Amino acid sequence: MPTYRIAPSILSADFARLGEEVRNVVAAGADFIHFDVMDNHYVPNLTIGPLVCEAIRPHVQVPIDVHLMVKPVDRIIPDFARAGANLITFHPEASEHIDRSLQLIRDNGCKSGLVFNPGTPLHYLDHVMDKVDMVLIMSVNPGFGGQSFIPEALKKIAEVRRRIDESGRDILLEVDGGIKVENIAAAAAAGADTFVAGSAIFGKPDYKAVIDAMRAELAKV
Ligand SMILES: O=C(CO)[C@H](O)[C@H](O)COP(=O)(O)O
Repeated sequence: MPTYRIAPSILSADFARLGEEVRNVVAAGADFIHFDVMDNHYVPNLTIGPLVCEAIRPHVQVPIDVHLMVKPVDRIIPDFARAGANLITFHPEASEHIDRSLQLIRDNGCKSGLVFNPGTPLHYLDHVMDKVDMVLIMSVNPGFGGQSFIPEALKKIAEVRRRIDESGRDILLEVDGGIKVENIAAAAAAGADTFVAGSAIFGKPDYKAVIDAMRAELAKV
């Protein structure tokens, strides 16, 4: 069985109690904290920046997985690295120079990755597989939590799994958007190994019950 990771998205957490929320979700079994950065430019919503990443950093030992939904990309990367991010992903069409942005993330001591919206073609992976530690497939259009999973994403996950296996490299394949207990197994069967879930976890009173139920579904794949 692959190593599966659950990455709760704090987009759906109670921001008035964020420290407690991230501690609780890690105690409930989260492997990563997924940190959604939206700029009201690349996506039509505005969320959180390096200051909040720095604030939650002492509360959790697990990696903080920063998903940049921002344009431009490069100038915010060092700030997130300093704020304690472990993994930084960005949307290739939001970067002027994809190879440079990936290298910049690594030069700042973080793992790097590319994110693909439902309508973004995978050719952006061509020629940069050796600079990618994660590929994130969006199964909703970015900008908001609580949307429904777009089934077409499964085909894309399968294609990325094929490319990762062909590369022979250790690259995480994350899926984000509308992931729930009911569909996590389908995403895993398609080839995903890392699962972002916001509303499915933070929207429920018992985080551990949801994460345990997700792991039980993954164990059947
Ligand atoms: O990146 C995102 C939206 O742009 C969120 O991470 C994602 O949508 C998670 O929320 P949910 O699990 O509620 O769909």
